[in-house]
Amino acid sequence: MKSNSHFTKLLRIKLNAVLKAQPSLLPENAACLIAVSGGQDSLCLAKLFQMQRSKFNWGLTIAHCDHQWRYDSRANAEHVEKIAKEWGISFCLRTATRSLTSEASAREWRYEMLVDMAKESQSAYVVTGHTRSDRVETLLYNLMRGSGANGLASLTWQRSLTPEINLVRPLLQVSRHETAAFCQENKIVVWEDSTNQNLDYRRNRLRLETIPYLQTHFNPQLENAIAQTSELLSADILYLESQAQHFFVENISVIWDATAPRLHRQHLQQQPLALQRRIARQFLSRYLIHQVNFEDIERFLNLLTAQNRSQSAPFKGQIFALVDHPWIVLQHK
Ligand SMILES: Nc1ncnc2c1ncn2[C@@H]1O[C@H](COP(=O)(O)OP(=O)(O)OP(=O)(O)O)[C@@H](O)[C@H]1O
Repeated sequence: MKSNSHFTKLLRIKLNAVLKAQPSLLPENAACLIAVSGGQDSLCLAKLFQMQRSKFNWGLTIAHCDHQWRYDSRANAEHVEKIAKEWGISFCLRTATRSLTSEASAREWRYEMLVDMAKESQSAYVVTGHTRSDRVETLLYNLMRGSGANGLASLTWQRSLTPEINLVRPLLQVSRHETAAFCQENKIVVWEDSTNQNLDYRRNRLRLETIPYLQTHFNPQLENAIAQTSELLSADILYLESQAQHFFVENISVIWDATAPRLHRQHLQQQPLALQRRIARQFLSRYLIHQVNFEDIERFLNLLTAQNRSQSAPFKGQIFALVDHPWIVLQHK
């Protein structure tokens, strides 16, 4: 029989193991902004951090973003604030003042606010409650929409939000089942988000119907298996990205000209396609404001084989690429 602190012990062990294996993820004395929605994952995260706070001498702040989406969003924010107070953790809140009409715009606003609150509380780390279950959902979701390795393995242990602030996801080895059990053991009142049950959102359908179906009929260990795929892909991506990055070292690169927005066509063409794509993305990301997508990269790479020198590739923001022998150059219209 499981003891009534089984999951608490298990999750503390898992968290410590992750921090030991990746010491740079969250060092001792780190100032952490914990992003708490009020759901089971992020409340579990906040409680675990409160429990481990003295061991690592972390400075903690709980941050909540009120999207003003649901009739109970204010009560949700107050619930999180009350818990923060009970646990002796400072609390920070941002409330949306403009209407956020899509999930994407809500996410964008949320990350903007998290960075803002991290600056205000002088936190170098924003910590979220993404779990192994989220990792599986993200991989399957992006796979169905069509994606390269980067999209499939996009939920990584960390990524930078600004040069000074890192986003860290310490629960990527924990399942949603475990965060629920942890909250129950610790008698944490979770705020149930009614929209999580709405099957009009494709992500909810994936979580509530597709993944359980795959677990029943294909692999009961689906979460472990896909989390492993994610880890393998992440290591490959890290390697390929660093190889591509070598081509952006000033005065050494034979492909990139640091003095102008241009790449050497022939030298780029000599690289394997996997590197060409990554070099093109890193290059375009330096100069384009919008997030570079697959079509942008393919349009750009088409210029490698363009017969007609006057051929050009247009991008958003009145920018286009053209062949100007021996370069491919980015220009404003
Ligand atoms: N309203 C909120 N306020 C603060 N933090 C939040 C809020 N909503 C989500 N988060 C943080 O983000 C984590 C992931 O939440 P969720 O899976 O609902 O969002 P998502 O939009 O899928 O996330 P992402 O875009 O980061 O992948 C939560 O565990 C929590 O740490």
